Amino acid sequence: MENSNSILAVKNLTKIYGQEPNKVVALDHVDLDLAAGEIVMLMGPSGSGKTTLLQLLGGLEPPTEGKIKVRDGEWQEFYREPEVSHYRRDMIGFVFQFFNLISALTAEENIALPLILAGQPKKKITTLTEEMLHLVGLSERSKHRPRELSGGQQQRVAIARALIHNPAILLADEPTGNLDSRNSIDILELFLNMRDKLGQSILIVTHDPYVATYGDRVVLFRDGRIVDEYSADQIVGENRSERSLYIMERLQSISNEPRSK
Ligand SMILES: Nc1ncnc2c1ncn2[C@@H]1O[C@H](COP(=O)(O)OP(=O)(O)OP(=O)(O)O)[C@@H](O)[C@H]1O
Repeated sequence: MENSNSILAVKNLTKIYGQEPNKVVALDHVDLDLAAGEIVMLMGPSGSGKTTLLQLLGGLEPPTEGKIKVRDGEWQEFYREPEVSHYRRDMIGFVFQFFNLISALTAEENIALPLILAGQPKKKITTLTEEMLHLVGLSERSKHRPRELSGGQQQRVAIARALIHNPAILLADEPTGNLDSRNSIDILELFLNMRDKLGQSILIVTHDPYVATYGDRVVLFRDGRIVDEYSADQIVGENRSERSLYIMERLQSISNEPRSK
């Protein structure tokens, strides 16, 4: 449901790849809302449409049907240039499993890149880059190249780069999928920190029920549809381990239900 605190609203979003007889309905009339400062975890079996949703929200793929509204903007039925490029540049930050940093650039150059490409003044770039380096705890590593940083540090650089232009939404596809458990927790704490300090709204795709315990809400997908969702206070358990078991059981139960089509 749309409310005054909504940063993202999605209506009827549908993505069909290919044509009969090879047609794949990757996303099937999805409605979703994200409140400002909310962290939502997207989960579901492989092929259930989670990455497709992020690609549509990120303006990387055109929807077949449906519309998207971000911040106080108009409803958008992408894909039109130059609007979709402006939307991506202004509204969206993206974080990936494999960091996707530019290996020849230092941490600070990677972080500054979106502002450099947008032609922002040098002084503003320097100030904001220093602020972001500080926020992600990498001020001491500003001159290091990606290969001189640990996986967790590289992901911190990627998060700083994704947030430097103050996007409405941060989209993260398996952001801890390539990290050990200690680094995963550090990155999840960083997301919480970004939510608390910047009011950042974040959508995270994950297969890991423990990761999902860091969400304010967990949304379960199957066959391109949202089939269930739980707010953090509906997730039963005394601690993260118990809550992750609860999420795992819910996931298993939707995976085992007979297909509706
Ligand atoms: N470019 C494409 N062309 C054709 N089919 C595609 C394309 N991209 C995705 N699909 C199909 O759309 C469906 C949804 O894929 P998607 O990657 O969104 O699922 P997912 O839930 O993110 O899966 P996983 O958890 O394995 O990453 C799958 O059946 C997939 O094969």
